Amino acid sequence: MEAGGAGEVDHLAGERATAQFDVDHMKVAWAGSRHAVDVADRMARLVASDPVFRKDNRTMLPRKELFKDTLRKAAHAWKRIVELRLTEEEANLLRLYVDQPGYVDLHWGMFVPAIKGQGTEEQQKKWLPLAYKFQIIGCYAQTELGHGSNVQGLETTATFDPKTDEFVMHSPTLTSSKWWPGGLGKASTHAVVYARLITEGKDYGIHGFIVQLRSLEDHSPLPGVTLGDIGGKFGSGAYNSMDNGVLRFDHVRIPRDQMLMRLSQVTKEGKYVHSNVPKQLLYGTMVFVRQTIVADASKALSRATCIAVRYSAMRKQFGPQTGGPETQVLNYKTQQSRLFPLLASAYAFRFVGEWLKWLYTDVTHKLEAKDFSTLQEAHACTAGLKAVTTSATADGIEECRKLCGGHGYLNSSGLPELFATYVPACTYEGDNVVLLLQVARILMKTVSQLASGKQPVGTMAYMGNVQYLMQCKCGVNTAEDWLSPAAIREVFEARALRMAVNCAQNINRAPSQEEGLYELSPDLLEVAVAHIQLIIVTKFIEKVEQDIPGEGVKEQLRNLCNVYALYLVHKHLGDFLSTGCMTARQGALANQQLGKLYAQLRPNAVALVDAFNYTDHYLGSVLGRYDGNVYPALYDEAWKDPLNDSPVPDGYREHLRPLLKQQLKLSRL
Ligand SMILES: CCCCCCCCCCCCCCC/C=C/C(=O)SCCNC(=O)CCNC(=O)[C@H](O)C(C)(C)COP(=O)(O)OP(=O)(O)OC[C@H]1O[C@@H](n2cnc3c(N)ncnc32)[C@H](O)[C@@H]1OP(=O)(O)O
Ligand SMILES: Cc1cc2nc3c(=O)[nH]c(=O)nc-3n(C[C@H](O)[C@H](O)[C@H](O)COP(=O)(O)OP(=O)(O)OC[C@H]3O[C@@H](n4cnc5c(N)ncnc54)[C@H](O)[C@@H]3O)c2cc1C
Repeated sequence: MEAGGAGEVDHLAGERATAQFDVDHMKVAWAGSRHAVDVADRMARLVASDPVFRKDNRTMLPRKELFKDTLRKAAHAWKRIVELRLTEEEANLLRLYVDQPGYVDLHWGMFVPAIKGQGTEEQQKKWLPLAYKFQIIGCYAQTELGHGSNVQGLETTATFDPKTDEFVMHSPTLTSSKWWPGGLGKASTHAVVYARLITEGKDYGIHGFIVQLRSLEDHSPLPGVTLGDIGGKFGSGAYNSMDNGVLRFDHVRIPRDQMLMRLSQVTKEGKYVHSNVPKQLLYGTMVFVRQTIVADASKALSRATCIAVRYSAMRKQFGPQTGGPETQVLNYKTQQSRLFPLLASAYAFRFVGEWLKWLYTDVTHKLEAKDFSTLQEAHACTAGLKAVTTSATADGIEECRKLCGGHGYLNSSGLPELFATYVPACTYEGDNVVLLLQVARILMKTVSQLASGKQPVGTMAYMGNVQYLMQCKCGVNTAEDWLSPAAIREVFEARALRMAVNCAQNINRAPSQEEGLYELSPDLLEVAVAHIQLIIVTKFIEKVEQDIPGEGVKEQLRNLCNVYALYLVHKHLGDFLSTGCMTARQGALANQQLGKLYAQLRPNAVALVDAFNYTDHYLGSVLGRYDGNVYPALYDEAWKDPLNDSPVPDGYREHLRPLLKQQLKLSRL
């Protein structure tokens, strides 16, 4: 846990003393409210103090033991949730701090939302209470061996048989095997299965069905159902705690009322009826989860930066030419220029995640009132933000590992496992490239409608300012001018719009729209990234403009916001220059200002990661310990490796001894 207990020494106390802001209030700004800080703190401590939830040995467990450990933790967590009568908010946080991917994530994160979003009221009444009490365990079975990104290309069939009032679920080919769903391999009793609905001889495309897979008596697969785990995955520990599964159906029958019928129905006679709603609502569960993944990105990146900042503050290498103590590696400007943008990104993703949650809730209310006007905005924002934040977070975790030097490569640093667990977020819930191309298509459509005078709305409203943004000139003359939110906003808007318009013009020159979209898809990706980065920067600026209590808190957030924006200017300078949004000199001034901001951030760095309020248990890193007492912890940790169980290793007699004896004989010749 944190320092302050009897006998504990805070090796980072000097760092904490230089902070120029109220850390306690920063915790509130980060978590969203005082209440959020308190609940999270209580749940984190509850988990950290419970021996069942220990995870320091996780990367050393063989797969079977790891999976059993996950089952044990999930069951224990549920027991605690019931015993302590935890609220939904508390229960979610408790699961978060248990910090071990498992079937429960898919049960609560996708199975339940799919039924809520696509089931009729009657279906919800029947299935949700069972799911809420864990009388059934569910997963989300969409992806197949042959198709993941292309949902419309799925092959599993659900053919209606009016004679028995049932659907017949079938996997007609090997490639139609469901492949990847988490929780499917070993734990789930039920799944929401996506399959092609066929009735009266006609294929009506993809629909969702609730299908029982395993017996509720002995957990064995039901007749006609083939089930298994798809095998070990990248890294030690990490996502291997999850039973991602394979599923095949051999003409499995389910009652008609297990088709999720909120959006469309099949009557007893086999007639297909589609409600008057957009068919994309079928993708609603993915939109919901993409939104939660953005919030998770800030958690993962803040963990990595917390480890790297604390370790960089205690680690020393080299010293002044004149002698004297060695330098903390955090004082090296190169370390700062690699690490501080990641710290700023963690804050940026936190606030854009908060905004996205608001947007999602707002859109959901509108959908309930049959207003579908914001569906496209919700799709573009969730898809784009999911793609940009997960890619930056995965790269950022790996950068933090390198920032910790050799020790970052040890499992005990926590960083290899964090990376291995996190990196599939770039793929699941929509491959990031596929999602960015969706955003780009919407941007191209918006550009093409500008000429007709149609005013873009929401996060695309800036595109309506086309006359100005296509020709404006950045007014920055000094490095300090880059501290103006208006200046920053304008260059990001101009860059995004000009890239979109240029790309749209190039597409129009292609023989066909389709060919243009295909040929220019690498450019389209960059257009989408520029637009999404504008959203993140804008939402950070808007956050800083709010009333934020606590001494120095607003100033620190403003500093982080500027670091985030100017780092992006520096990184994507080519975009800003080639679109004529700014000059090379202004680019150099931005970089100059960035250096000054890093210097201002330096004395606050440790306190800024303390504000995440993570326990040592959740961080799971000897390098990121709150007290900074890293070396004894690293040393002790090494001895826990099973390889150190005996001084002479297994295999010595068979493989080392004969070799050494042979060398001895040879040397005697
Ligand atoms: C309480 C919780 C506690 C527990 C905590 C846990 C929290 C969360 C836990 C979860 C952790 C995560 C664990 C990992 C689990 C992973 C699960 C998965 O991976 S599930 C499978 C995910 N699969 C995908 O994401 C597939 C990606 N592919 C697609 O989404 C689609 O195929 C496509 C969008 C790429 C293309 O779709 P298609 O129908 O072919 O459409 P078009 O491209 O032609 O577009 C037509 C039209 O529709 C619009 N559109 C597309 N998608 C949407 C959407 N989602 N919403 C609204 N509109 C959409 C598109 O813009 C086009 O519009 P148009 O106006 O016609 O141009
Ligand atoms: C850890 C993990 C957990 C998962 N959990 C679940 C789950 O619970 N339930 C579930 O149903 N699924 C799950 N999935 C599956 C996941 O949703 C898919 O893997 C994902 O949607 C990507 O699809 P794919 O594997 O078909 O990739 P592909 O689409 O085959 O991608 C391969 C490559 O092709 C590129 N590509 C594909 N299409 C295009 C295009 N149109 N233009 C340009 N490039 C393209 C991609 O960018 C990528 O580089 C999980 C996956 C992982 C890794």
